[in-house]
Amino acid sequence: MIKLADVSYVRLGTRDLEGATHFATEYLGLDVAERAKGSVYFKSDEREHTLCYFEGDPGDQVVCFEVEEQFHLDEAATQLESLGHPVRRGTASEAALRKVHDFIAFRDPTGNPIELAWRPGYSSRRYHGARDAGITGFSHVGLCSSDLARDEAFWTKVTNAQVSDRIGDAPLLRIDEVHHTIALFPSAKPGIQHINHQVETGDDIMRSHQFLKDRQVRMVFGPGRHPTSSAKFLYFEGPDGMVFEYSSGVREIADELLWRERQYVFEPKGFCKWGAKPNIAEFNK
Ligand SMILES: CC(C)c1ccc(C(=O)O)c(O)c1O
Ligand SMILES: [Fe+2]
Repeated sequence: MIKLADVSYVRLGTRDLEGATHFATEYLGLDVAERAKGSVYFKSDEREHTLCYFEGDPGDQVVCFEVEEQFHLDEAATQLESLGHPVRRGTASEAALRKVHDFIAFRDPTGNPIELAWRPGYSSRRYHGARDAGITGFSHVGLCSSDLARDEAFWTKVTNAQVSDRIGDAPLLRIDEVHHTIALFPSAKPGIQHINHQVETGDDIMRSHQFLKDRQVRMVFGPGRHPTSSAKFLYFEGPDGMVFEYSSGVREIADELLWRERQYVFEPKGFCKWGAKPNIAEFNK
């Protein structure tokens, strides 16, 4: 079993690095950690970086999870290969580009590019966003799934992920006490469906709603409140159609033995207890 310790970073290709950088700093509220040739790294918490935009195909979207020990990478590679997922070991220069000591890369059953990294860099420099969005850190990803049951089985049998709740057949998966770190989302094609940053308060959500709306950023869902994690939320569209979520007040599952996963409907009321309606393509099929 592969023990995922945390979600580490996402890497997103873009044809407009300057535009993506402007959005990430001035709108989303991230902090430029480093500008390199063809890529920009962003901080959202105590880590060296949690998002990297690089010049490339916007369809190139990678999510990385941290593992605790280097030998976990070898064990994971053996297990994944035996299950028919080809694994590639990162080179030293690729690891340096990701600011990690070592990593492997593979695809999940839907075809989402996944990396597992050992010793991602932490920074002595405090995160402070260019815009005060109240961000406390990068927290979870929504991952597209072309077969929810198959992908739930993959994440829960091959890794330590466990189902916290389900919306329809879409599971919210936790790898630690945080309600979820991976949200599987039904979709015909692979990709990252959304990228979540936690913000300090509900006021931060409402302030950002006004700020982004005033600047014609496309709102996708909310402000609202998830019945599942009980977090207040706002989803909006960033560069290349990527959806970003702010949420505040995500539930923690302190005592796993007392937790039983709950079933919600795959309808707006299963996603929001305030009555907000999502403007997300997959909902309207
Ligand atoms: C996959 C979606 C839209 C979703 C559903 C529920 C929560 C939550 O309970 O916090 C999310 O964060 C989501 O992104
Ligand atoms: Fe989310």
